[in-house]
Amino acid sequence: MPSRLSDAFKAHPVQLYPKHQDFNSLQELPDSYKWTQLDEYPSCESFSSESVPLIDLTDPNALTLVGHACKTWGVFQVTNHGIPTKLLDDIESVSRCLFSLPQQQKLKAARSPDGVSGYGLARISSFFPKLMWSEGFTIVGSPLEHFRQLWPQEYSKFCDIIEEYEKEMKKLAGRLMWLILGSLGICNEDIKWAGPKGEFQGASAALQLNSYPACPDPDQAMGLAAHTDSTLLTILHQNNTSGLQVLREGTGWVTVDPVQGALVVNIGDLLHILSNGLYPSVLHRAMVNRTRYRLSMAYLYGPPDSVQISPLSKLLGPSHPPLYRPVTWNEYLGTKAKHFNKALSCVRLCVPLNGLVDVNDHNRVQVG
Ligand SMILES: C=C1C[C@]23C[C@@]1(O)CC[C@H]2[C@@]12CCC[C@@](C)(C(=O)O1)[C@H]2[C@@H]3C(=O)O
Ligand SMILES: O=C(O)CCC(=O)C(=O)O
Ligand SMILES: [Fe+2]
Repeated sequence: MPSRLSDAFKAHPVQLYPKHQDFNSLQELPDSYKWTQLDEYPSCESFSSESVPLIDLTDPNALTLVGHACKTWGVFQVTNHGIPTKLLDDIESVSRCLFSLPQQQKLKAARSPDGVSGYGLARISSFFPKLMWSEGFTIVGSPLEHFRQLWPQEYSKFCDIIEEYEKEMKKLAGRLMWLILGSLGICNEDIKWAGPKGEFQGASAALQLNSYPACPDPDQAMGLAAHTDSTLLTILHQNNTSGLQVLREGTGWVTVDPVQGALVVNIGDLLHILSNGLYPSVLHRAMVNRTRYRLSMAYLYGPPDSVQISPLSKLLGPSHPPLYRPVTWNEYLGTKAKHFNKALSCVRLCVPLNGLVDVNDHNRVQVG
């Protein structure tokens, strides 16, 4: 069993590089990028009353608001999060510089078929017959080796920004974890792997930079196909162009409009497991735009490599049996690499319907 995040895909190699030279040179959408059945669920207009909760983290009521957003949406936006505006601007500039490099330069930092870090198409591309209108760059730990290939002279200033961003995001992710766990009635003593100061020092993370060029036929194209993240939580910074959509039961796809300075936080599959299904890991996707270039930077946050995630014992009882078996992040990533959106059901336990289970407990999220 691989033990480090960077080894998670050793058993599931896939060759995933963009096959064309340059998105901008394409005046028409090639057939290989034309998705059918894009309107399986309706898309909800931005002016609809249904919008993802926006939470001010300095609000004295933040814990309750976060808990409600997690339970009802699995996603929310946060303001007053403490990440300096300059750092958000800087990470956006690094991404812009990276993706605007010539294709042959970017390929010098290509992700290897069994690797996690580097340039390429999103790993989930291998599950779809059509190509996605996007490029990605994944960073786990230091980007030094790859950035040296991309910018032989000026790599260090780009590395410094990534390091600073990772450091700040780690702090924010720890803070968000406690708000989310607190909303479930969980405290420091209940999570041993949070460490003595509850700072989640050993947490693992990946930084995913996504680039969505303007597209000649956005109604038939897909930026990033619908998926849930395999994380505990994900913190997303999007530039001022909309594209992220979340699936809301009974409503359809709801666009998460960018709010200046706000960050999007979504629950991932591992927090869904930890909460024993109370908090849903939201299905989301990225759409593309006819005239505007979109960028997003996702901080994918998970537990330390050696930790097994299982439903928190405080949330269990005779009428609430554990719904999932224990898994490490790497093991779960391997399952995702093999089974994609069926990964959660692969680690779900069969709960006997013997009267111990409260089948009328409508607060539980139905999954699988
Ligand atoms: C830690 C990770 C989560 C991720 C796979 C990865 O190794 C790094 C990239 C992540 C990402 C970003 C885009 C969507 C996604 C499904 C994908 O293909 O790569 C996620 C993966 C995930 O959350 O499962
Ligand atoms: O670009 C976006 O808005 C979504 C990105 C995303 O879902 C991811 O990187 O996991
Ligand atoms: Fe995602």
